[in-house]
Amino acid sequence: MTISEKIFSKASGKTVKAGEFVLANIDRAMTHDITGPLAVEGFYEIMRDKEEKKVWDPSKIVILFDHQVPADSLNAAANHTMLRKFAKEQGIINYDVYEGVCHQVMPEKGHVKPGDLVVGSDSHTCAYGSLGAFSTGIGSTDMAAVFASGKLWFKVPETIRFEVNGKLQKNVYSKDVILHLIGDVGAEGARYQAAEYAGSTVRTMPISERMTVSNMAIEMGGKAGIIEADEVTEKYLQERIPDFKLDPHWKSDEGAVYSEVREYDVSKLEPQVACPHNVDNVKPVGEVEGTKVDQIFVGSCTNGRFEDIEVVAKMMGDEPVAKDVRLLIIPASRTEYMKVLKAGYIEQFMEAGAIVESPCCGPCMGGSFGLLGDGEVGLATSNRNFKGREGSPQSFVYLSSPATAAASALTGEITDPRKI
Ligand SMILES: CC(C)[C@H](C(=O)O)[C@@H](O)C(=O)O
Ligand code: SF4
Repeated sequence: MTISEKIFSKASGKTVKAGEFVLANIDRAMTHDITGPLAVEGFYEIMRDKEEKKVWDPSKIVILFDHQVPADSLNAAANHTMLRKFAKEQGIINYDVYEGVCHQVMPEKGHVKPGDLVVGSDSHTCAYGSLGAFSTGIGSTDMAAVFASGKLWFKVPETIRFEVNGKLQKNVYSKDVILHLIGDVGAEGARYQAAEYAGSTVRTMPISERMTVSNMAIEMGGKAGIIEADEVTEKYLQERIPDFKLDPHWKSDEGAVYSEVREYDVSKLEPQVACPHNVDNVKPVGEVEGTKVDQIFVGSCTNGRFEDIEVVAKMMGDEPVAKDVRLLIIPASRTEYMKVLKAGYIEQFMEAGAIVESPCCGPCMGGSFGLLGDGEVGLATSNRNFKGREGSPQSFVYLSSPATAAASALTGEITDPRKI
């Protein structure tokens, strides 16, 4: 069996294979300030004839505010107020505007573990596959059903296995690997499949880098992006979940059936850049070098962790941000922000002329601040570059690793970080 088949077998109480339909018990459900209000409305709609309008298990639901924080409009403020009230009435954990981006906060606070079936009303919920969970994005109305019943139906997905081997060159990171994979299979290459990432390159990645890889499974159409838990995962989780022990059951068996196994040698991989206006429009950095940029955004659930920001700080040293470039740095959570602060990097960035904001999604989805204007070019460490994603539909977004972003912040144009 694949790890996904094992997780759905546990969640449905019977042995199931890819292609079967199951009604599965949910281990954890996450919602946020954009999709939460509709889920709450849907929940009350489902419960309209019930006298007691209680969610199935408040201890298994997490509500976070991250997309529009602190409230940047009256509409956002109303959404926050409504969700705070719901969380309080139901006894649900509610991380408020200061805590950070959902996909960073969920694993960081110990809400996810290997073998879990996790749903979130956000497409990048696949990020928690980095800890060996089956974790996937669902819509608000599905979330309403989960609030009410704790169950949801699924088709057990087939699995496409990515075997990634080879030692990455200096200044080449997991972001370059996942961009390369997405460019190779295309935006629909893993549609409704669980992407399973394996091989020596993945095994040697710390959790922060694994999260980047799992996070972007959805950009190839994947239902999940799973990395089997190992000692690295165990160490990360032991710091967050009391008495956590690694269970060897949660991995794909030898002889498990895959829809496809794809092999990659990344030892010579160049830094990669996704070009406007699709995530699978991926080119080696050499092909876009010299493209002038107006704004560089380092952050998001994809690459807003301490390790990502540290790469930028170290690469920039005492150098200032290039003239006419806005460098926006947004740590993905309060915890990550504190690490950046204690390391002295915030002072360094402020001296360099960068802008450092408190944890949130920022301009990632174009729904809050830091937007691009007509004709402007943005380089971001986030995960999407669709037309208008970071502001004006007449702007252009490129995606890269934090190292490429840092090199480009120094020169004002897209730059190969291996040259810095
Ligand atoms: C707001 C939310 C529905 C959306 C998602 O599901 O991914 C957002 O987080 C994004 O990254 O585009
Ligand atoms: S940081 Fe970006 S990708 Fe992640 S949840 Fe927020 S808007 Fe979505």
